[in-house]
Amino acid sequence: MGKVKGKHRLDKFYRLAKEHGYRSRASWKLVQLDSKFSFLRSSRAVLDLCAAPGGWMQVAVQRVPVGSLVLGIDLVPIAPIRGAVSIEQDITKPECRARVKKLMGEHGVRAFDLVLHDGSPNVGGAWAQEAMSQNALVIDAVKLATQFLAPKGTFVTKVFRSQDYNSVLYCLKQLFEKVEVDKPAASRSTSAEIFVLGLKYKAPAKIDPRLLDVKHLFQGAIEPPRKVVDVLRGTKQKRHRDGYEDGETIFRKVSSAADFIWSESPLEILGSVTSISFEDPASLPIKEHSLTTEEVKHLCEDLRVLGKQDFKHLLKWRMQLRKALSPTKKTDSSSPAVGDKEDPVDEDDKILNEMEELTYAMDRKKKRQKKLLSKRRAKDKARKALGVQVDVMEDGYMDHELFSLSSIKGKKDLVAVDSNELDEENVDSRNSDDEGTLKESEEQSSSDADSEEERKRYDEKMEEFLDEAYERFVARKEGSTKQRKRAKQAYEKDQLLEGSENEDMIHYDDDSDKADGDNELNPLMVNLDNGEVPTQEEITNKWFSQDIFAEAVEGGDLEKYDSDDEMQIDQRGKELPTLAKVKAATQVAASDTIQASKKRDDFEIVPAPATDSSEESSSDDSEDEDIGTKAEILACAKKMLRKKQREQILDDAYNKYMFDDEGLPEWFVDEERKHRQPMKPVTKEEIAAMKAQFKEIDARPAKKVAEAKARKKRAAMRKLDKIRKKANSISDQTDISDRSKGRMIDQLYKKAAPKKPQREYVVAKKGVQVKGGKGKVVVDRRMKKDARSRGKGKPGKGGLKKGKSAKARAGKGSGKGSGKGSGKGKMGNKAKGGHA
Ligand SMILES: C[S@@+](CC[C@H](N)C(=O)[O-])C[C@H]1O[C@@H](n2cnc3c(N)ncnc32)[C@H](O)[C@@H]1O
Repeated sequence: MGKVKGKHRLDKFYRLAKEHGYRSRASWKLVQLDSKFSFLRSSRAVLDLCAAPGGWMQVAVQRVPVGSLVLGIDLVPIAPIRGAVSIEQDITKPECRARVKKLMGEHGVRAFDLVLHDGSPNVGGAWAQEAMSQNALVIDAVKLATQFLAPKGTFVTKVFRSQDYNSVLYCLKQLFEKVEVDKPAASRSTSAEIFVLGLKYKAPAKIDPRLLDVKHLFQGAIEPPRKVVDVLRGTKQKRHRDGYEDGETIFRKVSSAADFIWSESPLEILGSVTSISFEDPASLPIKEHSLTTEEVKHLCEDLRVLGKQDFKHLLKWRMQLRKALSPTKKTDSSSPAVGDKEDPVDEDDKILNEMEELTYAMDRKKKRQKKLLSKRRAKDKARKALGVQVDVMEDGYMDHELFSLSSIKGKKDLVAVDSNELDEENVDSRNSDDEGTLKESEEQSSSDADSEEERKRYDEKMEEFLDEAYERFVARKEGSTKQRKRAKQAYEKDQLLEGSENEDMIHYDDDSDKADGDNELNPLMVNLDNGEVPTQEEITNKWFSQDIFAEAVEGGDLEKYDSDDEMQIDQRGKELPTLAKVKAATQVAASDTIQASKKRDDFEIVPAPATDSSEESSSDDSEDEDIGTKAEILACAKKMLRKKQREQILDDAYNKYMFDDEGLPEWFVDEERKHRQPMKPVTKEEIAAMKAQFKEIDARPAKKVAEAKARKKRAAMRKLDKIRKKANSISDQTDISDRSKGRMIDQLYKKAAPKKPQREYVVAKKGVQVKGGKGKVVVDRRMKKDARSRGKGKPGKGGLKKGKSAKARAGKGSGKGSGKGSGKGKMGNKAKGGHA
């Protein structure tokens, strides 16, 4: 790398290049271009024009397939690079072409898949002159490319954004199927360079020589009518890092600085010219003015690549200059622009202020929305990582009112819901909180993508919530013993407090009515009580008038219930609820209905989310029960894994309880039930141990699991990286053939691949429990013998197999003589070999 001074030393890419051992910071430009367009990995022959000191060659060697040719050419010598060839040549000269051809023959290359060009002519002088010779050099590179590039090949070149830029583009578009323009991040924004890629070379049989003739190509054509671009308010004005847009012409249109400063329509000038010049005499005082900084001059050079901020900067500069120069200008009669208007400076101020306000408000709004969204995402992520279920009721994801029919007070609301008015109102009210300098429609469109995503998420949450709510509803409908008990307690309590509560309820109703202030009834709600509270008897009768009871009575089911007995026991010793109890339960249910009808004028069919602690405790209880049963089953199953215990359990299962005897005397059944319960095959301790195991599993935080997984992944990546490096170093070696390189790399990757668990075959022995385990396969003796006899029956097989079966026979013999155990053990091993 040459000498680097001043601020360039602090440059990120300069430092990165040093760190990675690249010879120039330009290497990063190729790295970034290749990352975007991936042209190196498929190139088996690369020609790098103007390659010194060799940064691009280094990158190419790293990224092309092993054994590819990378040939670098430059006016100055290039220090040798492993895996690349370099020559000293002028790419504009015909000798260069001959040298390249010769080298291609030596390396057995018929054409290059990729031609790179990062040339900068070593000419000093005016910028325009430099830009022109740069682009002329590009055309020389294109010429070479047309001679050496394979069909469908790629050409990458550096171009200066100047008046010839579009001519270069035009030329490349004739030769390539697709032309892409890019300015990689490593290319300084202050630099006029830009990179153009010609993709899929058309390889035409004949090329019009004028296309590659610089004089002809750069001489220009007829200027088409220019359109005025609204640089501030029209379409989004971005910095054109990709160069001029399609359809923009190469022609320059220059306005004098004086015209721009004193014009009544500065925006029109900015939108219609390509540069502002200071060369004419009227502009000289402007050029020399202290307000005209180097930056301003630089901006004025090429307006087509400026962004909104740059235009704002120019407008500010114009305004300040007008202020500074206006007394002199006013006296100047040759300027028609100033005197006409009463206060043009004020007018500009207004435009600028308005513009500023607009931009700030827009930025603020965008930032706020982004922040909100990222906050929500972070929260979701954290919850997911901790394994906590996302509570849709939080964070405003869920509006409680949304599912409440009572929020619809009247027909008006219903109509509003129907026509989505409610939604719009919500949006409007939310929007009205935000600063209102911008029109809502504009904001809406800018954040469309975000809101779309949000809506999707909202829908998903809603779905989840509805599923949960439905499950809760089903659980509640089915009811548990505990719930019934609670209902009974509530009923008893209610009986006691009936009188006083009734009064309270009436007050409550009054209040709510007042609060609503709307006597119109919700059209979705039907008042079932007609203003009258039904009596207990009425409700009981209503309940028993349901079809299901009629059927039961018809089928004689209700005869089972004896009103005199406190408790009935069925033939299997199970408790039967008495009719009195059924009625009591029904009354409890009925009292619940009364409660509901008392508490409200109307009732909602939509179940309210379970939030009270009693309900939570009930779900906890049922969960406990579940865990208890699960623990018992698993403890039992664990025991059954052992043969002896399994047989014991199975034997124990044949007992008197399995016969379901009929006609036993009542006292006997009662005694049996009280004093003779079937014994469980597992002890309390075993169940407790299983429960403890569950708890331990539950306590394991999801985060830890995720961390462990990430650790594993990181380790695998590190391993892969190491192998990749090793493979690279193998491929860099010049003294090994490509084939053996390939084999070595293959072996490297094979070694690194996760190993399959090895199988071990174990012979099952009669009456002896064989310990299975990870990777162990239990085979039976018959199978082993069959395998061995199959081996015997094939005499032509390899000696190794023969030897093995002989050994197996020997093992059997010795087993007979010297002890059963050892003989069998050996056989087991042989079977393993034979099987494998
Ligand atoms: C910016 S440097 C190239 C840097 C290179 N891509 C790298 O990554 O190291 C431009 C090179 O173009 C070379 N050059 C300029 N005109 C040339 C020509 N006519 N023939 C060959 N090389 C030329 C210069 O000698 C200079 O080394």
